[in-house]
Amino acid sequence: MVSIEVHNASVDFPIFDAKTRSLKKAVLGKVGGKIGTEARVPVIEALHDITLTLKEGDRVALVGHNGAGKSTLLRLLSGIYEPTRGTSRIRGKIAPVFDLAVGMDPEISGLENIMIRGLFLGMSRKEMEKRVDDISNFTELGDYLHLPLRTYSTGMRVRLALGVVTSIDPEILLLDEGIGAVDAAFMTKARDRLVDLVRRSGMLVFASHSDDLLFELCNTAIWMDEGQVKMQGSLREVLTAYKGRDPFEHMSKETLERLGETG
Ligand SMILES: Nc1ncnc2c1ncn2[C@@H]1O[C@H](COP(=O)(O)OP(=O)(O)OP(=O)(O)O)[C@@H](O)[C@H]1O
Repeated sequence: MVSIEVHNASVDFPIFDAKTRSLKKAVLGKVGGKIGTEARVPVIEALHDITLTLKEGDRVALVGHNGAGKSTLLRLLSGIYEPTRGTSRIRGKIAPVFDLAVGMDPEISGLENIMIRGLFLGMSRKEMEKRVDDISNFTELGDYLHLPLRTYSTGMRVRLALGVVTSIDPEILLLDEGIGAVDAAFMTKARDRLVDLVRRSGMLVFASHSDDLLFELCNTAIWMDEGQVKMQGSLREVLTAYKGRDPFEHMSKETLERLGETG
């Protein structure tokens, strides 16, 4: 059974090379975590006292301003960061998709990168061998797949990475933005695969500023603000509070039904 339990967890980043005095003087803007200057070393409190229980079937959107703590929370949920205080317990195999470029080697071919990236995301070599043709077709990169990755444009790299990511079978899928850097036509194609991927995965937590993708993939949401959970509830409730208007308001009845919203 897949689950994540986080109890009173905080994550601090000590900044060893910062000048405490100038930080004290700094006027903090609306974005970013809290900077504590009481200790000898200034500390950015990226997450503060988070308590969360996520279970099988949850499809959670993480929203919040820049620097609110979304990426840090995803890294805590993945086990990459240990809480500085509090606890987090993860049950299930995690597929962290934070940066599409991670696990890619510029010097080897696209095809070889498909294998490497799949292994990195927890698949076996055999499983990847079965999927490689399907992924190659999806990317529409043709002969480019035999050339080193360094010869690819940014969008071509994203196509390759998205092809691999959407072919895996994760228990817990943690997605962090960055998947919007492809042209619109390709995104439409990728969207169907993303929806399928999320359907196959036991749990999804997705940090994004793109409403469209959140509508498509998530049903509940967490609003992060200054490292804390400001609100947790249905996607519609939370997005309405966060944006100050109901983003589902002007959608057609058909769209609302497709998205599982009753209107
Ligand atoms: N490795 C790090 N070292 C120091 N501070 C960090 C580090 N990672 C994150 N922070 C700080 O923690 C806070 C939360 O950052 P985080 O990246 O989690 O925000 P976010 O909500 O994902 O933002 P965005 O929407 O801009 O991606 C910010 O104040 C940031 O400066």
